[in-house]
Amino acid sequence: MSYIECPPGQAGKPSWSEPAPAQAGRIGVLLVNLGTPDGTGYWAIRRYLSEFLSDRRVIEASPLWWQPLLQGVILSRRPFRTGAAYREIWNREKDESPLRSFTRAQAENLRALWPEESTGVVVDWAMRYGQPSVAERLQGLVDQGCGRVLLVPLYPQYSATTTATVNDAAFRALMRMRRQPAIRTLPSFPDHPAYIRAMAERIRASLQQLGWEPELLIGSFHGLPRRYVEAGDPYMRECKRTMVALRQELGLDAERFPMTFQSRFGREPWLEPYTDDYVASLPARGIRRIAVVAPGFLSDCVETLEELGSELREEFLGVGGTRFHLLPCLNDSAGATSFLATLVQEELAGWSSPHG
Ligand SMILES: C=CC1=C(C)c2cc3[nH]c(cc4nc(cc5[nH]c(cc1n2)c(C)c5CCC(=O)O)C(CCC(=O)O)=C4C)c(C)c3C=C
Ligand SMILES: [Fe+2]
Ligand SMILES: [Fe+2]
Repeated sequence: MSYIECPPGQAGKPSWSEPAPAQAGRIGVLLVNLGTPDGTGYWAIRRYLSEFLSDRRVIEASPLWWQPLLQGVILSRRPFRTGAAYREIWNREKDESPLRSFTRAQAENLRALWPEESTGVVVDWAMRYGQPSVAERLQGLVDQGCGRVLLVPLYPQYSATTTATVNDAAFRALMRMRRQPAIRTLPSFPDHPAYIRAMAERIRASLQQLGWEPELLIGSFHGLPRRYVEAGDPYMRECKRTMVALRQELGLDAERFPMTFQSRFGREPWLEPYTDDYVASLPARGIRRIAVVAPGFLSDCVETLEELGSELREEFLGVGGTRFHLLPCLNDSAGATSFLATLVQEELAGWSSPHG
């Protein structure tokens, strides 16, 4: 055992000082979405894709063969195609991707609803890949005196490739903190009534403005390798729960409102039916007017605006379709703010609520 000796005349006063305690009574809420490149040039896209596709939750393969393939063949070619897609949808006013703009707006809208001074709740946002990082914004909340933090992965349906990897990034950051905040993670919410109501209202409002009636409304979700679902990822089951609840709320059956999966990457089988093949088969069956909604995305992004709004539209019109409409995601709408507020408040129960 060692003792700190007090110099003569200073007995009772420690020779070191303990840092002032952080004001730990605040609650942090961190919204996290997938991520986004910093620009549309080759190197910005390459950096982003390299971080994203090196995540072993996303690509479940041995890095021994995957890394040489990724850093060699894939990242010398893919950034050109991905960069062109981002250039088409880039928010030029803010010089950033729409996903980043909408995620920031969602956080700002929640902040406006719960002023920090009166509620003690601090809302911030981060990106799983790219900037601002989860580690930086989590530390920011701690520095602002948040002794408790709720992580909000912005994915309605759970997947290890999305929800779990957001939580991983936060827990890795916590590993480096001497004084950790208490943590909660928002579970997925595939058929939470607040989310389903917000989506159904958005769909109804958008269809009412169309001026023509689609013969089919297609619910297109981001795909996943079938192998991941076979290994236990509940993503497909959660997508089905969303569709069942949305169909019920909108009074549509599976024939009028089918479910498909977009975005294959690599050669192995992904979840089916594939959105592009399904849509391309419709005119031959006499279906020429369709609308598409993407209930797995809370914000419009390259996957919705470019892949569905541009590529899929052209494909459909090119094989005999006559009308195509992509419905907007919840984005920065009042519906998005109100359903997020409901979910967050439910999850903060017991910690104190923003209005409590
Ligand atoms: C093996 C690869 C991929 C898996 C698995 C995967 C799962 C997955 N992704 C999302 C949501 C988004 N993905 C986005 C872009 C995107 N996704 C992949 C690959 C996989 N995704 C790539 C290579 C890209 C980049 C674009 C491209 O090169 O084609 C986005 C958009 C981001 C943006 O900034 O706009 C989102 C959102 C989910 C929900 C999911 C699993 C269920
Ligand atoms: Fe993806
Ligand atoms: Fe895609």
